Amino acid sequence: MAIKYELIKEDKQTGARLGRVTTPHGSFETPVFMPVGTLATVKTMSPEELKEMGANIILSNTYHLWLRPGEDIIKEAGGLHSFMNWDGSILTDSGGFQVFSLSDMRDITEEGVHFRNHLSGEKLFLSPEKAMEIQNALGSDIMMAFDECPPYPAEYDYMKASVERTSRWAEKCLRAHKRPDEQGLFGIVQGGEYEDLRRQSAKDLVSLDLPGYAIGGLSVGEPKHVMNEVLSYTAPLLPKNKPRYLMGVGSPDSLIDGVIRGVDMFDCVLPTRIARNGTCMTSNGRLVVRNAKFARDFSPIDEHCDCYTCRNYSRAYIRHLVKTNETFGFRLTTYHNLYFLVKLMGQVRQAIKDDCLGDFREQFFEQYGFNKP
Ligand SMILES: CNc1nc2cc3c(=O)[nH]c(N)nc3c(CC[C@H]3O[C@@H](OC)[C@H](OC)[C@@H]3OC)c2[nH]1
Repeated sequence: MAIKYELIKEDKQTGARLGRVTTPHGSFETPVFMPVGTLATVKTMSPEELKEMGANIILSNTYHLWLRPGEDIIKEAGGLHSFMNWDGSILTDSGGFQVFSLSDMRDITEEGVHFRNHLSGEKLFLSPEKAMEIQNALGSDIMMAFDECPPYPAEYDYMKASVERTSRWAEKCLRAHKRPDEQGLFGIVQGGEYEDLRRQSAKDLVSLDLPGYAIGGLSVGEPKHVMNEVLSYTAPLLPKNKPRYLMGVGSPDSLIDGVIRGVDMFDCVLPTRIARNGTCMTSNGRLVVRNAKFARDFSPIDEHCDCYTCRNYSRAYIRHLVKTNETFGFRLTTYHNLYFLVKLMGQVRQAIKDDCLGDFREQFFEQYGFNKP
């Protein structure tokens, strides 16, 4: 089997788990935050820097790479690992989400989705089979099933029909799976905020006995308490001996609250996206380094951080680079933000080992300012 999950420890007070996932390109401890590299690069970071900060698995995106440069070119390069010179693990999304989030004109049929290329306007068609063909060409270690991620909120009847179709699409993906020994196919549980539909979706996908499962349809604009409620009853429906991946979630509080409810893997563009407008995550909350008050502040972004950025550069210098739109400034903020989340998950894993995750959450939320009314 391409993907192995080892459950190392279950937290006594919460639903959190300590685990290890192994793929053909190495292994990583969970809970884990996975940097997003949509277009075959984690924007402004080199593979060496990603390894240095402790990232062992990164993400890329089927929809975007299908459009540019085209999966045939990447296949000719020997797959995504050699194309982008990354020898760690790679997870690719199936493209469904981007079709719904990027393309205005789209028509969903039983066979797949007809839509327009968001760059050229040309008509395109993406199906479960095509999504598997593209991910097969990319050679990712973990592939996501082709699903529909309905908008939030969605009517019950629409969501029910969508969940049932997503389950049928998952079966089509499994039938179209060419290399199960080298690539692991994860199903994606949908169902919105309807508990019976979440249960139905999980039941359908678990019956396919896939190597891992994602919880989709969240982080799409719903309030955080809705996400936490859905997670509380959905994560336990998934097999204990397989990884659980919450898609598109990455603010520090959401990561910790997802872990507490039993989630093992997370991805989000937040740290890299806010870095590119000069916003940094620090242990005392967010810091907008372009703010004038930092013009003569020669302290590091975060005094508690030991990353390359915080050991070598000041807020004043990074502010200057960001204000003058110097690329190096965005490399420094990106490195720090990714390091911050990768390190946070290391602290969460340690707290699970030490049976003090609840206390860690309290202390982290207090210091970061999440408890402020
Ligand atoms: C932000 N909130 C959010 N909720 C999401 C829910 C879903 C979902 O239900 N199904 C699918 N298939 N994808 C989802 C995604 C996209 C994640 C990808 O989108 C890309 O980030 C934007 C990245 O591609 C490298 C990532 O790869 C896994 C979500 N993103």
